[in-house]
Amino acid sequence: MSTSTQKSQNLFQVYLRLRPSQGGANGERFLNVEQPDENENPKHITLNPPNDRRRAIEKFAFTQVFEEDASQLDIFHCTGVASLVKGVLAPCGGDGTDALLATLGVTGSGKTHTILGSRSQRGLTQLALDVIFRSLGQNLVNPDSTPMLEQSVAASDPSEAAMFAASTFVDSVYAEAAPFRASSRAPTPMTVGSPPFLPQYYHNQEAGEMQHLQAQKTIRIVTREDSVAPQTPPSTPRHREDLQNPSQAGRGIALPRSTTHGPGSGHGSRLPRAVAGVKRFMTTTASMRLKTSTKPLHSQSEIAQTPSRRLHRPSAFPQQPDIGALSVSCDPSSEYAVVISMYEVYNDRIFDLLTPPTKSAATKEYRRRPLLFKSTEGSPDRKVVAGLRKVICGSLQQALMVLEAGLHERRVAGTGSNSVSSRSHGFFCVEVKKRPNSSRRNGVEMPWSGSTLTIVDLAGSERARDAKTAGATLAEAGKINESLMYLGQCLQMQSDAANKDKPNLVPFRQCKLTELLFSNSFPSATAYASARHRNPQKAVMIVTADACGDFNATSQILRYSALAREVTVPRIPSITQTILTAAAAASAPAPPQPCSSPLGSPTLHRRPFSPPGHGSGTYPQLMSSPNIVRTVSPTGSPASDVHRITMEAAALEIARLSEEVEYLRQALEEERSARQEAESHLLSMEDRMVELEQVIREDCTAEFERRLEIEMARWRATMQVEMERGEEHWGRKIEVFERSMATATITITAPSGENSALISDNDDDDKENVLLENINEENERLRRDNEILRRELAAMSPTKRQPLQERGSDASLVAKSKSYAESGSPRPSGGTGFDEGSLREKLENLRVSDGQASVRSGSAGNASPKKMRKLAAKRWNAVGNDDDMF
Ligand SMILES: Nc1ncnc2c1ncn2[C@@H]1O[C@H](COP(=O)(O)OP(=O)(O)OP(=O)(O)O)[C@@H](O)[C@H]1O
Repeated sequence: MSTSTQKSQNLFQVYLRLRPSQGGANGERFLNVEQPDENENPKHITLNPPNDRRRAIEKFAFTQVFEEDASQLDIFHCTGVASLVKGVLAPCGGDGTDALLATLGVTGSGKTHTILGSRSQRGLTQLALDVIFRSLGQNLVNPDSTPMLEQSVAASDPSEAAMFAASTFVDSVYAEAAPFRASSRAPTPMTVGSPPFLPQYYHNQEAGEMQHLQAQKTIRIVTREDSVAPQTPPSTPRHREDLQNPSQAGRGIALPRSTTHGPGSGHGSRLPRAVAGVKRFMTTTASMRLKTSTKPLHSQSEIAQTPSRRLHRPSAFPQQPDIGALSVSCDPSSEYAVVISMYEVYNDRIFDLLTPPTKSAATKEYRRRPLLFKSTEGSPDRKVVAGLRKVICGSLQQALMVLEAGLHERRVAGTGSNSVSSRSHGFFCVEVKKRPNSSRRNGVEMPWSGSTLTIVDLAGSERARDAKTAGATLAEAGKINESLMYLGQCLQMQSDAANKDKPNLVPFRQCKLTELLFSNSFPSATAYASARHRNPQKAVMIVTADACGDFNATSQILRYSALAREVTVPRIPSITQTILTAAAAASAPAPPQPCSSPLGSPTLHRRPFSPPGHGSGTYPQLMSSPNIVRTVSPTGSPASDVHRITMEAAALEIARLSEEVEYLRQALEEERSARQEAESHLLSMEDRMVELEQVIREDCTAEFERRLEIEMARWRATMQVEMERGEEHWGRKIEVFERSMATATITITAPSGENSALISDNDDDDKENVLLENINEENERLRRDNEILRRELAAMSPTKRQPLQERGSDASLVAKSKSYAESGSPRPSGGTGFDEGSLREKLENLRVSDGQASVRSGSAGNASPKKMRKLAAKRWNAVGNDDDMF
C-alpha cells in the first residue's frame, strides 16, 4: 500500500483527521493508527469491528493520518493549504491553478470544526484567507478606492454574476455595531462580548491566557452526555438566527443567554446557571456556527417564510492560531482583486447564500431561487454556477464578514447525532483575479483572469436510526446520503484507477455535488483547442472520524475515501466450529476413533448454511440426514454415544439456527435501510413536487396576469376608438343638422332677392334629385302593377277586355308614343303615355316657380329624407290625380 506514488495520480489527496472521542455506542475504540517508521508521518489505520469477531479487520492508507491531538495549525500546515493558495496566486505569472479543499465524514465527526473552526480557534478557511490577504499586500486592489472596479471585474466574469464591493454588501447585511446586550434574536456567531452571567474567573481580564486555555480544554472534554438526542422531537432545518448563539468573551469564551431546545438545554435546567452555560458552551463552541435553537422551524417552507433581517456586526474575530509569519509570494507584476461567493447544495439544488430570499408574489413566502451549474457564453468549455452574488473584498476583515453573512443563511438542524448538523453542502469560493499592473497606469482596461480556491464543508452522512430524524430532516438525510454515495463512487473510481494505472473514468455527473467537486479535475474537451489552457485543479480531502463513534458509518466512509485498502486479518472460526470443538472435547475422554456409523459417513462436517426456505431441517431430520456424520467411541457405552450424538446434533442445529438468525438479521437490516432510503426519497420527491407545483402556479399566475393586462389594454384601446368614432359620427350629424337649420333660416328670412334665388336654385336641385328617385321607385311599382294587370287581362274573356282596352293598353300606349315620335308632333301634355319624357314634362310642371313652392321646398330640404319622400309622393299623387297616366 504505497501512498507516495498515488499522491501524484489521485485527483484528491486524502487526509484522515481523528476527533477527540465522544464515545461510541459502547465507547469501544475500533480505529487504531499504525505507528509509522521513524521520521515518517502516520499513514495507515486499522479498523477492528467491535463485538463481532467474524468480521475482517481492515487496513486503510491515507496521504496522512492526524490523531486526536492534532491542532488546527497542524492540519493547516500538513495538508498543504499554503501551497494550494500559492497555486491560486500564481506568483510566476499565468492564471494559476484552481484549488479545492473539502471535508468528508460521518455527522458530528468534526468537518465544520476543521473547515470553519470554533469561536476560539480559526478554521482552515480563515487561515487560508489570512494567508491570501497577507501575501497580496500592496498588490491588492482596494474596491472602495478604485472606481469602476466592480464593472471591470464583472466584465471579465463568465458566470453572469452580480458584483458588489464589500463595503456596500456589508452595510446592506449588517446593522451598525452594537454593544453586547440581550435581544430577541441570537447574536451572530463569533461576536465578542461579555455575557452578563459569566463566572468570576471568566471575567478576570488578567487571566486571559488561562481563560483561553480553559476554553480549549472545554472543547476537548465534550462528553457523550452532551451530545445525546434532545428531549424534544428532532427538528428540521432552521435559520442560524433562530439558533441559540452564545457570545464570545475575550478569546473564545462565550456563554449562551437563553434556554434552548438543543442538547445541553436539558442539563441547563438542572445545573447552576453559570455551569449550565459552560456545559452548553462545551457542546456548541467547537464549531463557529450556532448549534442550538430557540425556535425550531418545521419545514423548508417555514424557512422560506422567514424574511431576512439585518445581522449584528461582529466586533472581533478569533486570532488563533496565529500564522503571522507565513505568507506566500504573489506575482509582483500583477494587481489582484479578491472576489468571494458562497452557495450551498441542498436537495441537489444550488442556492446562493449571499442573496437574500425574495418574497413570492403568489405565495407570499420568502424563497431562494435555485441556480444553474452550466456553461455560459464567457465559459463555454467549463461549467460555472451562474447568477451568483459576488463580493469584492479589500481586506481580511471584510472577507470574514462576508463569510459570516453567508454562514448565517446556511441550512442547519439539530439531530440526534449533532446538535447543529449541516443539512446542505456548503461551498465557499475565493476567486483571486489578477491582471497586469500596467493595465490602469496606461489607461487600458485589461481583462481580469485568475484562479479559485473553493472550500467545501460537506454535510455528514447519517443513519436515520441514530440521528432520530423524521419528516423533512429525514428526507434531507436521504438526499445527503445519496449525494455522498455518488461522491463515494467517484472517490473509489479514482483510487481504483490510480491503483490499476488505468485512466480515470469518474462518474461525476450523477449529482450536483460530484459535478461541482470534480468538473474542474479534468482538462475540458475543448480546453486544448482554446487559447487559454487551464490546469486541472489541485484537491485536498480531509476525512474526519471519531475512533469510538459509529463503526458502520465510519467504516463505510473510510472504505471509499481511503487511497488504498487491505483486508489484513482472516476470518475468526465461526460459532459452529467453536461449539463442535467444545462438544468434541467434552465428550471425548479418550481420542475417538472413527467407526462405522449407521449412516456410514467417514468424517464430521458442518452442515453448509442455506438461507431460510432452502430446506433447513429439524432435529429428527438432521439426525436422519446423510450429511450428518457422527463419531462413536469404540469404548463408550451406548448411552454415552447417544448423548454425544445428541450433543453434536444440537450443536449443529444451534450453529445452523444462529447462521440463519444472522442471515435474517442482515436481510432485515438491509430491508430496513432500503425502506428508510425509499421513504426519505419519497418525502424529498413530495417536497420537490410541492415546490414544483408552487413554481408552476406562480408562473401560471404571472402568465395569466400578463395576458389579462394585454387583453385589458386592447379592450381599452378598442373602446377609445369606438368612442372617438361615435363622437365623430354625432359631430357630423350635428353639423349637418346645424347646416340645414342655417339654410332654412336664411330661406325663411330672405324669401326673395339674389340670395333667395341662389338658395332656391340649390334647393331645386335637391328636390329634383329626390323627386327623380321617388318617381323611379313609383315607376317601378307601376310597371309591376301594369304587368299584373296585363296578365289579368290576358286571362279574361274578349268581352270583358274591351272596356279595359278602351282605357288604353300598353300596346296602344306604345303605338301612340311611336306615332308621336314618327310624326314629330309634340306629345299632348297630360296624355296617358308612360315614358320618361312625359314624366320630365310633369316634373317641369311640378317645379312651379312661384314663391310659395320655394318656401315649401326649402322646408322640405330641412326635413328628413323620409319626410321628403312623403312630400314627393303626395305631390306625385296630386299630379296623378290631375293627369291620369293610365
Ligand atoms: N477536533 C476537534 N476538536 C474539538 N472539538 C471538535 C473536534 N471535532 C469536532 N468537534 C466538536 O464536535 C461537534 C461536532 O462537530 P462538527 O459540527 O464540526 O461536526 P460535523 O462533522 O460538521 O457534523 P455535521 O455533518 O452534522 O454538520 C462540535 O461541537 C465540534 O466543536
